[in-house]
Amino acid sequence: MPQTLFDKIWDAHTIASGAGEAALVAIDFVFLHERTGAVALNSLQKAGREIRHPSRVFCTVDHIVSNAPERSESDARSPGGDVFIRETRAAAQRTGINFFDVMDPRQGIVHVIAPELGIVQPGATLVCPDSHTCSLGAFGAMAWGIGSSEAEHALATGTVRVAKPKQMRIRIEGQLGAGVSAKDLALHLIQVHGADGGQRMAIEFAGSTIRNMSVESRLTLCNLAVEFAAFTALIAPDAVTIDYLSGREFAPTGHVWHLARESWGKLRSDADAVFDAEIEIDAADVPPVVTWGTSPAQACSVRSGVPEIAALPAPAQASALKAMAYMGLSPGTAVMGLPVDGAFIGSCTNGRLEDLRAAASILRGRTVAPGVRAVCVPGSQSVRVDAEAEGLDKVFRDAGFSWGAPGCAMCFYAGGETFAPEARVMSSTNRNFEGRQGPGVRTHLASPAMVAAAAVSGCITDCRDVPGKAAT
Ligand SMILES: CC(C)[C@H](C(=O)O)[C@@H](O)C(=O)O
Ligand code: SF4
Repeated sequence: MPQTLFDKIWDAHTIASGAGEAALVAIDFVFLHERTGAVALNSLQKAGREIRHPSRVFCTVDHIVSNAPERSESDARSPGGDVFIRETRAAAQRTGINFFDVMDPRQGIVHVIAPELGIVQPGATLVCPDSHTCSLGAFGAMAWGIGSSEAEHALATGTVRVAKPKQMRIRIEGQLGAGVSAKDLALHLIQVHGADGGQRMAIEFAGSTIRNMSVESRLTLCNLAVEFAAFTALIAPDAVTIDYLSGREFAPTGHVWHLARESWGKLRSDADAVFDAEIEIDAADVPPVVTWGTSPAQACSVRSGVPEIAALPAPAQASALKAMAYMGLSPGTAVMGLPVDGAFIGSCTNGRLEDLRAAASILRGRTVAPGVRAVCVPGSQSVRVDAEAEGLDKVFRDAGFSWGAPGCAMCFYAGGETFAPEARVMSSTNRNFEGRQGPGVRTHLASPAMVAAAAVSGCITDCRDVPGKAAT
């Protein structure tokens, strides 16, 4: 019987399954961070249980660590957050898991460093108590977010109990237009099909647009799968994936690398595999997108605006009105020209080198508009070092951006640093619900190019109207 890529990875890892029940699935890698990972590690210790395979467990410090450039090893963004950092460090040392501490050159946001270090691999299973673990499916892995108590189970047993999800294929064909990125594609998908459009399914992204995408863009696309209510996303591995992994610290080496490469190259859905649902998108139809509301689905082309209430389906009207009130917007308002107070570039969605380059090309030779607070936080130490080697930090700083130390930073409010209440912020992140970036902060999700264009214009602007300049 023809199988999907997901079926193949599922079957290879299923230890036991009963009809209609959750299966017991073997887990190759567990990733933790100091916010939810610390909870799992502490609880495991209290129960007197050991980690079954410490060498296959990885942990970073990203969520509440300070993003101040001169931070020291336990500085947190939120009052009391240092306790999580210290406890995580102590638990990592006690258990002997792989730990990327605050000052480690490998530190960064979990979903940024798992690829950089070659920890996520095609055909593997990887879980992490963090919802954006779906990003890592970009490598053809079965990677998904779990809760802290499931993480405890995974640590103790090397398995998790999970029901097999249904499957969807989203085919995207053709070339994205100039100034249009994987972020726009993801927001467009969610806008058109709704924030629940993924229906808890495992989604395979396929088609020529995907095959022509860099690994970094694939990660951005898969990152937003959870905002589409998918179980996870995945992309069949190809030469782009394999080239990216070659030589990375935890990728296989020598003879094993050659064997792995050969098997990864064959890992794909069979031509006649059947999916429970299919969506097709023409890449040429995707505009630069910006959200106007408090759900990623409340989005529009930058050339359009906040909808008229009567134009919305009845069930969506009340939430749209509530979102408009929070965002300080009225029906029918154009998004272009809305004055912004803040700009944030970073996060596991768009905090990689490609994202920083896209923003820098717009910032080069320009300055942030008066009154706009602009912040860039690279997603990892490695992104920071590479960006600095190219002089991107200088481009950001010269333009008037602050340049922070790697971590989740202002992607989510941890209780400390934030923008002012009611500040309108263009953000390269993935969530825009009320208070996500701080009490009263009005988040507009968009691509790094769109955030940079707004920062220098002082208002939401079509990034295609602010021509980029390449490095000289
Ligand atoms: C804190 C963590 C559990 C959370 C998540 O699961 O996604 C965070 O990363 C987020 O983006 O909201
Ligand atoms: S960068 Fe944001 S979305 Fe990503 S893991 Fe951190 S808090 Fe979650």
